[in-house]
Amino acid sequence: MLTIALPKGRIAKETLDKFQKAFNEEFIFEDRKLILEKQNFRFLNVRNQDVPTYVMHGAADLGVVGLDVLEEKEYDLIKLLDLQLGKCKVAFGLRKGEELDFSKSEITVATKHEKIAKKYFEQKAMAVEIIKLYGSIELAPLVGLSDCIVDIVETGTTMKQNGLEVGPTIMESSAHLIANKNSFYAKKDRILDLKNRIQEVI
Ligand SMILES: Nc1ncnc2c1ncn2[C@@H]1O[C@H](COP(=O)(O)OP(=O)(O)OP(=O)(O)O)[C@@H](O)[C@H]1O
Ligand SMILES: O=P(O)(O)OC[C@H]1O[C@H](OP(=O)(O)OP(=O)(O)O)[C@H](O)[C@@H]1O
Repeated sequence: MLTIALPKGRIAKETLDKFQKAFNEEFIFEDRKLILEKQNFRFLNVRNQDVPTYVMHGAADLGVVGLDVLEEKEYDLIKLLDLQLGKCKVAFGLRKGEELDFSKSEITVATKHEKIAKKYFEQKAMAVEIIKLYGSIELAPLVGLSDCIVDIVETGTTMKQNGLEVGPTIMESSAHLIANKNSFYAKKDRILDLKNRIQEVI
């Protein structure tokens, strides 16, 4: 049995579509069930941010998660394959007409991506105050909670509709198939076969 942690939502659905193509079998989570078992696969339906945790602890052999989340967790996991889905970037959002003012003594940034934002400012040797939020990040600069945000951008629509402009990009992201190191060595043949079959349908 291979256990694979999938992030609830769009990425899980698109990943299961790839499995369907690769293994000629329909994979769908039933109603509110969190485990789906079929063809020697056990899929787990977990929150996006929790995928690396399940894989790191070996509760799942494999996982599917955005590079942005992997970067935040800083776990020692194997990146097996870029699934070419969930493509987006992590970028600054600024109030319309404003630019990042690098001359300020300290910038306040609201974000879900704390470590990514912190690293960016460390590299520029700039002081930053990070305000951790869990959602609706775009709201923060509009009500004076922060000077700017660091968030996921795909089309830019969310920022635009909330009076923000997309600023500099920090990193590109897409969903990757990841593996627990011990699982990878213990189940190498099966995992590499899975990787190859998925690669063929990307
Ligand atoms: N608009 C988007 N287009 C493409 N990919 C996206 C988009 N938004 C997010 N992603 C990618 O999908 C992942 C999951 O995003 P989503 O917004 O569903 O998670 P989340 O809100 O962080 O999860 P949770 O609710 O569990 O905290 C992100 O980490 C990112 O890699
Ligand atoms: O640039 P865009 O195409 O507008 O996409 C960016 C938005 O997509 C994501 O939100 P999502 O749709 O996942 O909503 P949620 O995070 O609030 O659940 C992300 O948190 C951004 O707000």
